[in-house]
Amino acid sequence: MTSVATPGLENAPTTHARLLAWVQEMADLTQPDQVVWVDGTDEEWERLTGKLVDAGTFTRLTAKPNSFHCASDPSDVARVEDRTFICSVDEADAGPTNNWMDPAEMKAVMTELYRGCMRGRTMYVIPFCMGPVEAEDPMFGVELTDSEYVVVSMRVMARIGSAILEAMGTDRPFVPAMHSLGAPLEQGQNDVPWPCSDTKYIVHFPEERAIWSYGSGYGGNALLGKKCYSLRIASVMARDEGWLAEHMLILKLTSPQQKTYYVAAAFPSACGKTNLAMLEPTIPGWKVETLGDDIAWMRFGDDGRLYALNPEFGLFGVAPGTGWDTNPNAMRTIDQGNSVFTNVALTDDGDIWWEGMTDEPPAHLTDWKGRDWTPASDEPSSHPNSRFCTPITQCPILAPEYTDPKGVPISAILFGGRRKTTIPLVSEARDWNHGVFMGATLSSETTAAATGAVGVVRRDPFAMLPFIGYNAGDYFQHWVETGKAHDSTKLPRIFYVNWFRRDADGGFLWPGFGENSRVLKWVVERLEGTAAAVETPVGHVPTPDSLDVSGLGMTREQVEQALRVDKDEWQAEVPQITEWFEKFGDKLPSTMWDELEILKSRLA
Ligand SMILES: Nc1nc2c(ncn2[C@@H]2O[C@H](COP(=O)(O)OP(=O)(O)OP(=O)(O)O)[C@@H](O)[C@H]2O)c(=O)[nH]1
Ligand SMILES: O=C([O-])CC(=O)C(=O)O
Ligand SMILES: [Mn+2]
Repeated sequence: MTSVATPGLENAPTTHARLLAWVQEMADLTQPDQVVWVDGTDEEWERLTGKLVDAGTFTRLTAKPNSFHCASDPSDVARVEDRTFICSVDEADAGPTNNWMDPAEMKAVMTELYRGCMRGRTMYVIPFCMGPVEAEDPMFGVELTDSEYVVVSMRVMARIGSAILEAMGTDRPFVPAMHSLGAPLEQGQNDVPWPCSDTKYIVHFPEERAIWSYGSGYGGNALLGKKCYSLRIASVMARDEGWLAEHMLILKLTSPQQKTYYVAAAFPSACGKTNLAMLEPTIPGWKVETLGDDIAWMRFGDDGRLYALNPEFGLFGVAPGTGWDTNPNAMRTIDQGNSVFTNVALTDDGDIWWEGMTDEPPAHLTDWKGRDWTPASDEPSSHPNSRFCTPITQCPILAPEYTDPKGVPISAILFGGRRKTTIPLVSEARDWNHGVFMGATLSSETTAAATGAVGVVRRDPFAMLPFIGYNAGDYFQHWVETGKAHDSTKLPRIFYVNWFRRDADGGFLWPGFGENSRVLKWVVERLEGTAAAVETPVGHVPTPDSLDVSGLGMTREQVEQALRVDKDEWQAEVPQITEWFEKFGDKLPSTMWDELEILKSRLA
């Protein structure tokens, strides 16, 4: 193919040969009007946000500095799991939980979609690094996109721009991450505020460590450093190199005795990671600081302990339910500005609002679809998966260790889901393999973070169902091996939590949010060997007296209900777990069947 002289390609600010060749190839294929190398400066931010305002995509907020309201097309508001593919060479490597297509076949299909798909638009080249660029082995990526929204959001969510390109030198490896909205503009054609395509593909080539995304501008589908790189591709790297890439928050907990502990927690999308990561303890003397709210990369240190690092640079948080009562630190973070709010409501005085931000809704709003809204309206003002995108460095309780490339040593890992029944408020695994069993059988109700039905209970192993970039059976095995390969006295202890259990009237049994500090306290006291527990068929559960519920106003019966292990409810889980495990055939580690047998015999 002869190269068209696309403006922006001749004088590229790099001599990285593989990068230049790839950008050229993709520009030839997609035919943008120009190529722009993203430098990450304030001037660039001004220019691009200005362009988005002119396009009607953004509305500049008057009530918050340097912040924007954004409305997306109502068809493009969440991750599309049914359009997400792991295109490994061998189908078996994608496993029974991923969509698969032969990589050559997928490339043929997508190449035709990409052909000319950036006509009338600009191709932006975004050099990025997940985690500190000062790391020994910086984790580079380059995203090509025709979306200004993606460029602006990537600047918040990852370390991007000239400094990264420079650090990539002439030959450092990087993950190529190709993205297009799939909405070319013909000559004279007017643009729409949120271009996207009805055809969507979110595709990963694990052997090549490459990402191809088409048709969506929404966060998890389009900000390719996040779920696509840092979980799906990174989980493959982690399997090959002996580390862990997980859907986990990271927090630092300081006890009244000034002892510090680092905790990681895996909850499915829209199940409480951001809230727990920024929690304001309600119990005196305890302090929480934030390290990460969504993704943890964990490697063993020379001292045999597991160290966790947050590869991200921003927070892409669920807006509804975030308020001064529930997550004041998130409110303080966004109040500083420099943020993008997508699919929330706009107030008459140039601010944003969503359900749960304040007790009293404003008398009038413009809803996320641009319609007049009052408290009498039938629909919520904001989409349930509306998001705030804000710099993590603005978080007032960000732990100073956040920038340390070595990460922090994890003492406890929590798994959690959204279950109305069955799962007690907290239980502790007997040992590592039992903890892996808890992770492998984790279940949760589906949420609005992905398209499809909401509220359906499904297995979501390690909160990674949509994010494991290879065979989930091999992934369980990787966790088992990780435990075997390391000193068991230094491994994190594993716990399973559920903030979402309901009483007979449908109300939450546990107040949640800041009160979850009481559960963190019990976890620490378990680590220190001071908290009592009863051994149940599903692990060690607090005695009602060992959980600090002082001043909560819960009756003893309510506490017991929150902690209850009901044998009938668990008996009903057994066939579901069996059916789940059978999916994996001989890929399922035999230890998982052993753990299921232990559960069965303890329930008998
Ligand atoms: N009842 C109750 N709701 C909670 C609690 N923690 C979080 N939530 C609500 O659950 C929803 C999701 O919480 P987030 O903290 O944003 O969830 P997340 O895991 O970070 O979600 P993603 O960013 O999609 O991965 C919000 O509406 C919260 O208000 C809790 O302890 N109890
Ligand atoms: O990835 C996204 O779009 C948002 C998110 O955090 C999730 O869905 O888990
Ligand atoms: Mn979150």
